Amino acid sequence: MNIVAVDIGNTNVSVGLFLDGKEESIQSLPGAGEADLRDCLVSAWQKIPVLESSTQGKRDGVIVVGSVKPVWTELVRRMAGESLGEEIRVVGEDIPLPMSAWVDEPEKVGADRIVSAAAAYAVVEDAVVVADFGTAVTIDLVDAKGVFQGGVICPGFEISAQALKDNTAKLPKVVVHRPTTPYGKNTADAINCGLYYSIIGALEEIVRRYAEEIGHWPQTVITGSAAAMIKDDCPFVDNYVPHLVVKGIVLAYVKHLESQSEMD
Ligand SMILES: Nc1ncnc2c1ncn2[C@@H]1O[C@H](COP(=O)(O)OP(=O)(O)O)[C@@H](O)[C@H]1O
Ligand SMILES: CC(C)(COP(=O)(O)O)[C@@H](O)C(=O)NCCC(=O)O
Ligand SMILES: [K+]
Repeated sequence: MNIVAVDIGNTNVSVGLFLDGKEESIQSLPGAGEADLRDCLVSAWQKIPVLESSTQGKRDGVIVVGSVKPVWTELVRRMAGESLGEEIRVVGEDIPLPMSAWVDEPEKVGADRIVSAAAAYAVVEDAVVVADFGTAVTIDLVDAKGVFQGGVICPGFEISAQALKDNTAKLPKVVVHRPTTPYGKNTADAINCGLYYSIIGALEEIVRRYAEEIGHWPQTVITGSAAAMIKDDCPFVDNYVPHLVVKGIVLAYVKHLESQSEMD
């Protein structure tokens, strides 16, 4: 089974190539760069073997998209049609979500949250917290039975840094990095420490509250572009897994195939 899995976030698009179900490559691209995205999709797709039975060079694979940004879903749909002659399959539309969600309106939960929760639960097989440090920060709880119970949504580093600049006269725009001291001796460092440590503090406090609710400290997995930067300052986190959403998109497709073959 060969898959090009496309994770469309609010800032970046990640394209994963899986041959025979095995990860071959995952590349992240700033979503706004249309030409790069097209090149990336085409080059991943061209690594998928052509079907022996096909006289038209049809490739033996699928393009599966998980998206929280509908305009970019349509962009990728158009690119796949124009450049590859392929239709995309969208998680939550053409492919069922891989996990049930006990929330008010399951269809409104970001597909990225559900697929990464499912990917983490598939490994942990117990209650698990999945925190995704992207444009927004989501910290979600899956129970021991593998049901998505909900979570929290906070601003990501970039949004918070921009908000401080936009709503003040004197604060500069900071690109957050790992601080060397707990407090800053100038404005930029003060903002940097504030944003950096408040996200880590939020994660610890929120997991602590989840732990109180379920009666034990759950395994905690972090992902998203900013997770690599904070992971060494989060001793309470069990795993850092890059590209968990991409892995969850693949899982959604695999589960869908399995449920179809059970029905045959
Ligand atoms: N070094 C960094 N400094 C500040 N923010 C960062 C850094 N690395 C990543 N980020 C954050 O990661 C976000 C993009 O992460 P990503 O997981 O690709 O997002 P999305 O899935 O929402 O597109 C940016 O909005 C920014 O908040
Ligand atoms: C919370 C999110 C904005 C996170 O997106 P991201 O940071 O990955 O770009 C996204 O999952 C979303 O739009 N969710 C819909 C609302 C919800 O999950 O309840
Ligand atoms: K996120």
